[in-house]
Amino acid sequence: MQLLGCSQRLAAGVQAEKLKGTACRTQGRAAVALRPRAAASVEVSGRDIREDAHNRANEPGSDAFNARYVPFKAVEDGSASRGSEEQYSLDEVLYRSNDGGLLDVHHDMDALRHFDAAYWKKLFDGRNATTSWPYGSGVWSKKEWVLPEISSDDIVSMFEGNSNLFWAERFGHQLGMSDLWVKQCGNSHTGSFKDLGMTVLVSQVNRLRKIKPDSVQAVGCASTGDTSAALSAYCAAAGIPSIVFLPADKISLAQLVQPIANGALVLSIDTDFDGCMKLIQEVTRSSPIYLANSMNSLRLEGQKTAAIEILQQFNWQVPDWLIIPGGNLGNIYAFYKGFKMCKDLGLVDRLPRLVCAQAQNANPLYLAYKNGYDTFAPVKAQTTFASAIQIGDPVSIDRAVLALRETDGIVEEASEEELMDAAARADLTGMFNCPHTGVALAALTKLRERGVIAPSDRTVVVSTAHGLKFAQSKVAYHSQEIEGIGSRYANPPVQVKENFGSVMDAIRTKFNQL
Ligand SMILES: Cc1ncc(COP(=O)(O)O)c(C=O)c1O
Ligand SMILES: N[C@@H](CCOP(=O)(O)O)C(=O)O
Repeated sequence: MQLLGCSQRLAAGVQAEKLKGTACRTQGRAAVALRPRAAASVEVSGRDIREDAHNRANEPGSDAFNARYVPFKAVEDGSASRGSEEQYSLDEVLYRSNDGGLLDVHHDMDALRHFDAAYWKKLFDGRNATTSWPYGSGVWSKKEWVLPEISSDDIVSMFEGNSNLFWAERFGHQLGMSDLWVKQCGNSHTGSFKDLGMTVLVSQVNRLRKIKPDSVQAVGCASTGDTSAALSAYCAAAGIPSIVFLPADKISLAQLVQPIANGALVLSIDTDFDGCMKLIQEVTRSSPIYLANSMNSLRLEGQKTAAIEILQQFNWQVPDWLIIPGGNLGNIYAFYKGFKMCKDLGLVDRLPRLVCAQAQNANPLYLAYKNGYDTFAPVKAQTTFASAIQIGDPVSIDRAVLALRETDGIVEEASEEELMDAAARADLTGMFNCPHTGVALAALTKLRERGVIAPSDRTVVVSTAHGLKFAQSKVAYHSQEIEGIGSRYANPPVQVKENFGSVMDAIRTKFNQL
């Protein structure tokens, strides 16, 4: 069978020749030559930004930028900013502090403060969505605030970030709101916000494998489907082996095929996410397999850039509210950290109030919030359509509580019916939401109904994954085949016979004025 027409074959042939030529020309060159050619460099105050940063870094009183691991506890009690006694280089392989608590990446804020807010805004804005390596990435455009010491040559990036922030005008009006926005973190390379953190973690692994060749032989994670997709894609891009621990039969088909396609070792384990999380911690403690979950604080350095990006997109105006679905609870802390850095460095003057939205079937943070965070008890997470947040024992509980306390935050929950209805209702205004975004939209609806969020409050809902990853549950909703759920907003397809009358009948039934 002839698949290509003559002109197409000609074009394909020319293209193949061009590629062959490129391959020959690049043979034998240093690896760095294979990086994309940088576009014209961005200028700040009429000077090249590299030169500008270099000159400023060498001005009297300034220090080189650097970041260290410190115990998270030192962030909680404020001692990190005074210089924590316990601190480690980011080139060490470790995930917990001496006392077994979480770690945090602490930046040398005095060095960053050497540059004023106007400088940082102009630098970040100037790099926005360019093609210069690696600054065209929404994450690496903030490199000095992320991993300041990594060489650009070690960075593994797919120019992630720079995701759309759009005005949800029609859905907002339905809720009596004039300033509702959706940040599309799921419109990304692997279809979720995890790309933001994974580019940072895999870049650091790439560096470690060069400077300490035996330290990391593979990278592994436990996952409900999105971390695994991002890990396997970034590892494949860098030629690093990856291993993913998935709870058997608890993730969507689209999520399952992602690590398979990217060549990861996919382990389907007969447990839930919390069980997988325990296992991966055990494995990474006792082998040169590096842990890629958000327990590893490197991940949050990338994820925090979404908060900075939102401020940038609003021309450095702070929204009143930010609503985000929570599972393992790294992301809410990452957003807090991004906003907080902007405030501490004078780019903005306040923080938004954060809302963490949980599925009622996996709601340990909500239960803790209800008792004033006096006690926290893990739960056995039940099945939820928001399968990526079916997590009962979140690793970052302490980080989330800090973020919520510091922002006068709220935790809300959504039942299965509420989350599916909210996603479907918003879809009818042009979105295509995943169930986790449905949880956030349901929380928004409740907070509006109770008058907590006011009509003119600027509110951002973080959409965390692409709806296409969850087509199965959306089809089930619209087919009205989910037991116990009314599918109020279902729009099932109509079967019609192949004749004019039947087609017109179907159209008239739907739009009775025609
Ligand atoms: C699509 C999606 N939304 C939300 C979350 C929650 O993020 P976090 O675990 O950082 O709370 C996850 C992962 O847990 C996710 O995959
Ligand atoms: N939803 C996550 C759960 C694990 O979260 P992590 O951010 O700690 O890696 C997933 O997709 O695996």
